[in-house]
Amino acid sequence: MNKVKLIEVRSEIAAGTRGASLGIEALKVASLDRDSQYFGTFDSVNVDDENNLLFLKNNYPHAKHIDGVHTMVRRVCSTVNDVMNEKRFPIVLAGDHSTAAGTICGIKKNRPDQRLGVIWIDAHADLHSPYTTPSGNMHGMPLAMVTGLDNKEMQVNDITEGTREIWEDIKNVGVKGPKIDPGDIVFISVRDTEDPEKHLMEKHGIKNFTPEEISRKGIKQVAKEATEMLSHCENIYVSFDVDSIDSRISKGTGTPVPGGLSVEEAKLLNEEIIKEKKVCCWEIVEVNPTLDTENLMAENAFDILENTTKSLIENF
Ligand SMILES: NC(=[NH2+])NCCC[C@H](N)C(=O)O
Ligand SMILES: [Mn+2]
Repeated sequence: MNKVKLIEVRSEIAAGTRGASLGIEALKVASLDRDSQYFGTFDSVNVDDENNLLFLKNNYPHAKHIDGVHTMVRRVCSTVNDVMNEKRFPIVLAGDHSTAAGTICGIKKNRPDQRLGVIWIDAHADLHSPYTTPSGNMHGMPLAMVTGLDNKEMQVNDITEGTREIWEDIKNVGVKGPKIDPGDIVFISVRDTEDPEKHLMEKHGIKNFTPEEISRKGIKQVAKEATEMLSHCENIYVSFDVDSIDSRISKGTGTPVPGGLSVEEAKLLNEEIIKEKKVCCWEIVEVNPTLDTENLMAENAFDILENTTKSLIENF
């Protein structure tokens, strides 16, 4: 099926734990254990990472390795744009979640005059900026990069001039300024946020389908409502962080959180959402096999990847 093209990004510099760069290899091992031909079926393109920076001193405490994150975001942006120019559907397999900023920049670069909505399936809101981050880990910041929200009214960190300059550059990758409107983000399964993120979610009326609402309404209804809420957008990007799955299962990820989706729910959710014709890109992130036993997270993530791709192709 040559319409799908995989984009592999082994970047892990923006996570707080080591090992997410091995997530793609873990997915491939899982595919072999399943006797699946998935990785032989689709073309793929590799995006170089900046993981060598991990062996050097970090100079940016409130935005760790922001220099490398900037480089990586630019590369992912350009690759996503290229793949869309080939009229292919990009499926991004990535390490830590900061890659998603590059993906969104790439979609927007490709379709600058069209409105882009985002369905963000995650335990976290990833809306921090260097001014508000509790950890300095930039995988908590991709949605601030693409909305341009510094959230200075909730500032807790004083950042250096060097950090500020690169942060401003990141906000202008692809096209100048914000790529998406914060009101065009729909969260699903977000359940671990800090006050600065809660502030932004309230201020901009960002919808979150909480675990409670999901179990009350059921997955199909949530998928339907999430896409309907973005009916005013021409394009939809879906970002699937495996920590949206409950921490009883998702041990092989850097920041597991209780109270999340079951594997079956995550599978059905992505299967349903990707039927929507406006979905123009899908991404899966944060598999970290070094934190796991028996490659369980990757086995489950691969099931979801394969099932989502199947649903996409059946509904092209
Ligand atoms: N993509 C993720 N796993 N993000 C986790 C972010 C956790 C926390 N909010 C932080 O900023 O450090
Ligand atoms: Mn995330």
